[in-house]
Amino acid sequence: MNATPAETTGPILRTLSGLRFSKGHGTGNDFVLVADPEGVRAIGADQAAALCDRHRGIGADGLIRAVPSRFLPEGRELLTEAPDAEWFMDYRNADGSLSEMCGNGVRVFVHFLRTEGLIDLPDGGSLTIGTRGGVKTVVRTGDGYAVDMGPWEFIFPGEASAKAMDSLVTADGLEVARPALSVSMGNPHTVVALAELSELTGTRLFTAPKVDPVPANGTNVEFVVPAEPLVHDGVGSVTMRVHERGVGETQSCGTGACAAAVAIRHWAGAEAPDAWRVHVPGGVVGVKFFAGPGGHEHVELSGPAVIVASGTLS
Ligand SMILES: N[C@@H](CCC[C@H](N)C(=O)O)C(=O)O
Repeated sequence: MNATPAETTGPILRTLSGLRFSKGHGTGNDFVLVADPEGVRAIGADQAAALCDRHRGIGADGLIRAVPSRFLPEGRELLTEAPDAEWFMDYRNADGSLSEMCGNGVRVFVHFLRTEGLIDLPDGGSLTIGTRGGVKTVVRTGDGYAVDMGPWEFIFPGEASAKAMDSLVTADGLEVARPALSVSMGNPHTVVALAELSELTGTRLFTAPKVDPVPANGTNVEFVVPAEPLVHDGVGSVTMRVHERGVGETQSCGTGACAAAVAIRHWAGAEAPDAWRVHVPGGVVGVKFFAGPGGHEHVELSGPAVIVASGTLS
């Protein structure tokens, strides 16, 4: 889903000639990454969409610019609260739109900072970074990264607590509208429960699902099937596909996995565990709930991060 008309992609990419980039992914959710340590390489919506174009550009679900927080107004604002948040993840979706947060992106961003030699983060070490969704703390684990994504919230709180569902979603391949729950992880999500894996594979996500009511700034839509049994060895399990706002169907969505765990735990009630495994087309990510500062429940997202290539835009 690229907003840039095909004929303009080439001229737009020429404005970025000489740009050094890397390509990376977290469970198949892929990104073009650009390091901008001097804060001189702002990338606009059209340029991001051209870079992310899968046929005429490099191709990715999103663009991440790594820039010191002090060079962005939203970064400078965060520095007053978290002076150690030196690096800012400037994230755009494949269509060029800004999003508050990208969970897989945060892991790949920190891995990119390491591979570029911009930070030193030993195994077990932690790093504070800035995002449009606030300050996040990332820990390097043996096999990837774990991110404190902060607190979650219901988007329509009154409806959710009264009925457990707050909206209806229709999608190609589903015969009737399905009830859903909208959850904010800094960015908006609407989680739709399906009964069986055959329904999940039969859902077609070439076109955006219709959500009613839709959250104010649009939404990412997750279709989820809880495992049977739901909990094994104290860990809940769920299979998910996602249609991302500003992108289309992706192989994985970290904030979406967190929202899916929030919704399923809410539906499952008091017995539901705090640790979850979320299976997505591109792999598996972990989600955990824990008591964060100020008595707020926080969500931790964990999973791998990979850099696959680096190059220069010709
Ligand atoms: N893939 C991301 C989410 C990216 C942003 C999303 N499309 C939005 O517009 O909110 C993730 O891993 O969280």
